[in-house]
Amino acid sequence: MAVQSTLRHSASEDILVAFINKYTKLFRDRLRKTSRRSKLFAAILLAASIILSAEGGRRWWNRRRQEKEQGRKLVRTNSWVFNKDGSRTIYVPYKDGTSKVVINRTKPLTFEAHRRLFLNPPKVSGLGDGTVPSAQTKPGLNLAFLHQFLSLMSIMIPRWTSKEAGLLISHGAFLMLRTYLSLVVARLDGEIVRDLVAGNGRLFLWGIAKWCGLGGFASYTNSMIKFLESKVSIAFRTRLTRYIHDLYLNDNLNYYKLSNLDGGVGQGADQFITQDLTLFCASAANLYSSLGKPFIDLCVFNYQLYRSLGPLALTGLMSNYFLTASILRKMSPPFGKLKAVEGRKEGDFRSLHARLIANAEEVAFYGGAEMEKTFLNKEFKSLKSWMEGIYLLKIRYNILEDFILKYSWSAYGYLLSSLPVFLPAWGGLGGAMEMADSAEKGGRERNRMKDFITNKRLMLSLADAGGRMMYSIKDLSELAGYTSRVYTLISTLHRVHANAYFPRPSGNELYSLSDVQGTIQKGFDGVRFEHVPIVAPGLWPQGGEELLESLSMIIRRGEHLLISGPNGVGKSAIARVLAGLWPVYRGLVSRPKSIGQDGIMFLPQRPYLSVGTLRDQVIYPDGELDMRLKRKSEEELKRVLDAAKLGYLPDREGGWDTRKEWKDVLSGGEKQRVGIARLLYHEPQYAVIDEGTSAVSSDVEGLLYETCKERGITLITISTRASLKKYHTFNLILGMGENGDEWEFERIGTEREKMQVERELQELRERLSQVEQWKQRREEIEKELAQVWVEGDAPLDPPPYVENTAEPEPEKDEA
Ligand SMILES: Nc1ncnc2c1ncn2[C@@H]1O[C@H](COP(=O)(O)OP(=O)(O)OP(=O)(O)O)[C@@H](O)[C@H]1O
Repeated sequence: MAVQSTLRHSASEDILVAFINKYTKLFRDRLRKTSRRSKLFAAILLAASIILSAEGGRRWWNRRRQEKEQGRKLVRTNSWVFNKDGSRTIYVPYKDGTSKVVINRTKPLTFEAHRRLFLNPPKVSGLGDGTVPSAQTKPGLNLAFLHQFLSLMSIMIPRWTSKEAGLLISHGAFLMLRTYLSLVVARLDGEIVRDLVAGNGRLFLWGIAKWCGLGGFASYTNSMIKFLESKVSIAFRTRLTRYIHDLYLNDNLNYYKLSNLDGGVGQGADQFITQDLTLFCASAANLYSSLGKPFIDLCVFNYQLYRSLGPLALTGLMSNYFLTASILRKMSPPFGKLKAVEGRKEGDFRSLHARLIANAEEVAFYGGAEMEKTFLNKEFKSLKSWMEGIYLLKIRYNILEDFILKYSWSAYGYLLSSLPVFLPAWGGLGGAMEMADSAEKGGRERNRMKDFITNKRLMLSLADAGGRMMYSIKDLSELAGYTSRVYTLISTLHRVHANAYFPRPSGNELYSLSDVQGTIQKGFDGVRFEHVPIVAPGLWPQGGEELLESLSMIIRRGEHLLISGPNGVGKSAIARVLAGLWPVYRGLVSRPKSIGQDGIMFLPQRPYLSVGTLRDQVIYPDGELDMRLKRKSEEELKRVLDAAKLGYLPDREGGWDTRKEWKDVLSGGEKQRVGIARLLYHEPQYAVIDEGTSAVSSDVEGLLYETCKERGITLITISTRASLKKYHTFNLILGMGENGDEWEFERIGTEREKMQVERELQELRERLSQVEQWKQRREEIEKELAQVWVEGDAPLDPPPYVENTAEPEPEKDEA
């Protein structure tokens, strides 16, 4: 043996040497024959390519190093880079270094192309006339589901060359491989049993060895299928989440309008984006293996069984499927609808909890735990009883499903496997072999055994595939529920984004979203309202409520405006219309183009503090990178904080990079002053301050106003404090007239205003003198009352509350 192997070794070496010699000789011959000019040219070419590739390599290396450094810096500051085409580059920590990830923003053109799918579904899908929320269609296995699912698919797999398509193809390839392996395993199983029965030890052992090898490969295939399924699910989720985020958070303020104006998805999109989307993607990725794989299995195994068991068995199998499918479909509860409602109820319960967390301090001050618990328990009870109902429906369905798929199918399988034995003429290949083998008794029995084992295994796999196919009816209806939820969210977002509100056949309600006829002009150096009704909008399709019939005024640079009036009259509403949160139903609104620097900035009534560092609070909505791009430094931020009387904050909180839950850390007045600091950092040309200093002491308030004015910011203040008048040029007073729906716009400090103030003072004095008269009268009444408390003829003690005013008691005097 050893001699043989040495011989084999030296022979292979000789072949290798001969091969090398042959080609070296060929090369030398060619070189000898080549002209000197060609040699020179080739040498130059070689040198140039070496130099160029070295230079290329050097540049590539430098670029990588720079990228790594930049990435590390950006990862440290938790920031990102905006590219010219609207995409973003972020650097994420990866192993020892950083990894560059480019996030492409969804293009406006893509949204426009998709609008047709989400807002004008084909009539045949039964999803309404395009303006009605799709949620009105009951989720289930129907054409609407098909349309919804395919529409979402066009987002999840945008191109055939995309990563998701690649993942699906490899997933499919592994699924087919597993089907093929199942076939091989079935055949091998039969062979092993045959060899065992025949007592052929060598073949039997060889069969076992093949079995183990196949097992290893099959395990790898199974794990890859699971892995690829998770990859498909996360890839779908990434695509959909990015798409929804791009549609949800953009300049059109869709995140505000979605719940405040449209209301198509209830109180908010959080449950839709976080939970329903995840379930949808997992379910869609699973569908591919739970429906695609059994389908392939069914085709392949049916064909195999047809070959070995004949046409009768196949007809039997097919009719069995159709019968089972129709029974299960008939008996199946509407899982899609049930799941959709469950999702909504889960969302309501969750949002109540989120609400409690957000308002924990207020609830604690009121001691409202019991009340909150009642609300939460009520919501949970509703969710619980719904889910119990689903479980009850499911158990009935599961009993039926289990019995049909597991037991009646296997009995049927035995019957079909026996066809070649008892009815050889109808039994396909198996039957033919049965007839051919009939001459040799022992061989026939062994082959019968082998065929039976193979067919039984095929039948088991077939039953498994068929079972999974039937189970997936339930999965499919659950998927229909999730699909409907995600589709509803995206179509509502498209409607908000495209402002696609059209008059309804029942008529157009006044001040509904389809009745918006006003214009908003951006790019005006000032703030102007021309015949604009201020309307609190109702949720689509309801009409809004008119707060002011028609407002007209103009404010130019340097003219400061105070908007005053009683509570709830519509002061903040004017700011909402100006900011574009609420529609301009009629007339014209003009305002500066941009929000923030060189434009207009709004400080809302409730101060908002973002997540992030102390620096992020002052520069919000800028990020640190924007601040660096604007060439602003921490010293400047410190000056801004000093001006807002918050200079102590960085020291107290431990520096600019401190991260805290700022809404809990800062006091009410401090929160408002952070708002003023933001204003001073951004230095806009116009600022709308809605009760922005109501919690600040009046001396600091004055200073803040003066600082803002010194920086050249034109102020529009919304406040009920008359003391703020002195910092403003004009006053818009709301809530005038008998019904409180009239307004006045006047210059502060005019003769007319002085007279008005005098008149008010006079009125006050008159009222004060009346108060004196009332006091006297009250004393008289109380004296009289003290005398009235008699029982029979004897006077009684006066009640305790007149004790102080009553005259000294006679008994005491006598004593
Ligand atoms: N998102 C909303 N949707 C519908 N109506 C609203 C909405 N927000 C406020 N309103 C209504 O609009 C009216 C005006 O509210 P607004 O906030 O403008 O009052 P305000 O004058 O600023 O009061 P305050 O001085 O208390 O801040 C109120 O009657 C209120 O109920």
